[in-house]
Amino acid sequence: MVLDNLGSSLRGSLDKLQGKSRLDEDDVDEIVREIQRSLLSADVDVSLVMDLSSSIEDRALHEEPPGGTSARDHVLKIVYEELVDLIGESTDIPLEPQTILLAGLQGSGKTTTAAKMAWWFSTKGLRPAVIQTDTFRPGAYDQAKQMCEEAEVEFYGDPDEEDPVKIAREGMEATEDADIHIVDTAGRHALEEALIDEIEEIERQVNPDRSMLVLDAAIGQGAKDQAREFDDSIGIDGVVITKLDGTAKGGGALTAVNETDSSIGFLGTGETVQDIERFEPNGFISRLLGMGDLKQLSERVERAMQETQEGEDDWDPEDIMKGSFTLKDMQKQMEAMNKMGPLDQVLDMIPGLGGGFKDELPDDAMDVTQDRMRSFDVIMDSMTEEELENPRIVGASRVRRIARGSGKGEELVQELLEQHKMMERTIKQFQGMGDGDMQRMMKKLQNQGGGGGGGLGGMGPFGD
Ligand SMILES: Nc1nc2c(ncn2[C@@H]2O[C@H](COP(=O)(O)OP(=O)(O)OP(=O)(O)O)[C@@H](O)[C@H]2O)c(=O)[nH]1
Repeated sequence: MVLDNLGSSLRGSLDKLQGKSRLDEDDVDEIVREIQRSLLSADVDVSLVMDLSSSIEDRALHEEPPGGTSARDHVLKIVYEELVDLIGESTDIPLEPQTILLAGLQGSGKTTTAAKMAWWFSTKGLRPAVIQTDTFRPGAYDQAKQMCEEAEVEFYGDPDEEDPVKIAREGMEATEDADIHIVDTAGRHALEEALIDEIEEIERQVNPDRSMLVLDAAIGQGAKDQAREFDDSIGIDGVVITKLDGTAKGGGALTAVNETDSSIGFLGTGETVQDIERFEPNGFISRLLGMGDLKQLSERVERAMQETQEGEDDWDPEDIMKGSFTLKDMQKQMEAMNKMGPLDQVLDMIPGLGGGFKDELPDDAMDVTQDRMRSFDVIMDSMTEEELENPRIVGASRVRRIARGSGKGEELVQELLEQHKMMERTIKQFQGMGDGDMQRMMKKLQNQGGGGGGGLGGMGPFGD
C-alpha cells in the first residue's frame, strides 16, 4: 500500500499524544519528522515533503483546536486534510461514452489496466471495448485478448498488422457500438523520440476524452521526468497507480501526479481483472492513517454478496436478519468473505482494525485464518443437509463421523460449531433493529475509527 510506512509510524507518534489536550513544539516536531521520514523513504519528492511538513507544522502550532478536541484528534485532522490536499481530487471519469488512451513505461501495467478498467465500466452498466495497439511486445495481443475474455468485454487487436495507428483507426471503427473505448498502447520510454511520435499519432487518430498515465507504484524519482515528457506530448489528465498490492512505496507516483498537475483515477491492487479500485482521496487517506475505508469495504461486500447469490435463488442474506442463522448461512458468508479478496486487504478497510490492529498480529495470522476458513468449508461439505440446517443435533457421535469424513480433527469440528454459535448470538442482537438503529450503529462504528480508541465523532471529515 502506498506510504504504508506513514500509516504505521505516524500512529506510534499519535498514540503518544493520548490523553493530552494541547500540542507543544516537541510533539509537533516529532510528528513532522515522522512524516518526513516516511514520505522520503516512500520516494516522494523532497520539495513536496518540505511543503507538506511546513503546512502541517504551521497549522498544528497556530490553529486553535475546536472545543473538546484532543491534541491527537486535532493533529490527525490536520495531517488528514493536508494529505488529501497533496493528493487532490480523484480524476473526473463520468459514466458516459468516452475514449481513454493509456500511456506508460514498459511493464507498468497498461494492458492489465485496460482490461480492468473495461471490467469496471461494465459493472456500471456501460459497454466497453479494449483496443490493443501494442505491436511492440510479442505477447501483448494474446494477454489483452485473454484478459478481456475474463472481463467479458469486447476486444479488438490485429496480431498481423504492424502499424499501431492503423490498428487504432480500424479498432475504433470495428467497435463503434461500444460506449467506452480504452486504447492500450505499447510501453515506451518517454525519452525515446520515435515512440513518442507514435503515441502522438495514435492520440490524434483516436482523439481521446482523457489520456491516462499508468505508473507502477514502485517507480522512484524517475517518475517526475517521465511524467513531464508524457504530459508535454499527449497531455496527461489522470494517473493509474498499479501494483499497490506489492509495494510500500508509491511516492514516485504521487510526485508524477503533482508534476503533471493531474490526479489519480484508479488504483490497481492485483493481477486479476477485478483488482481495480476507483481512487477516492478521503477513503484512501483514512485507510492510510488507519481509520478504515468503509465505502470500499461496503462495495466489496456488496459485490461478493451478489456473486455468491448468483444462481442461488433460494439464498438471500437478508433472510438471516429475519429467521434463524444456520450453518448453511455461515458457509455462504464465508464464501462471500473469500470473494472480497485477501483478508489483510479487507482488514485495512475496517475502521479501528486497519493498520494498528494488523501490525500486532503475527505474520502468519492471516494465512491461519484463511486456512481455518478453508477447513471449515471442507467440514461443512461432510455434513448432512439436516445438520447444516439444524447444527444443534450434532452430538459427539456425529462430530466423530464428520471429522472422519472430512479428514479434519474433532476439535476443529467443535470449533466450527462454537464459531457458528457465536455468530448466531451476534446476529440475534441485530435482529429486530429498525433501519434507524442500524444507521446509528454504523455511525457509531465509523466514529470509533482511529485505532487507539480516540473517538473522532463530530469532527467533520471523519464523522461522515
Ligand atoms: N501484483 C500486481 N501485478 C500487476 C498489477 N497490474 C499489472 N500487473 C502485472 O505486471 C506485469 C506487467 O503488466 P502489463 O499489463 O503486461 O504491463 P504493460 O504496461 O502492458 O507492459 P508493456 O506492454 O510491456 O509495456 C504483468 O505481469 C501483470 O500481471 C497489479 O495491480 N498488481
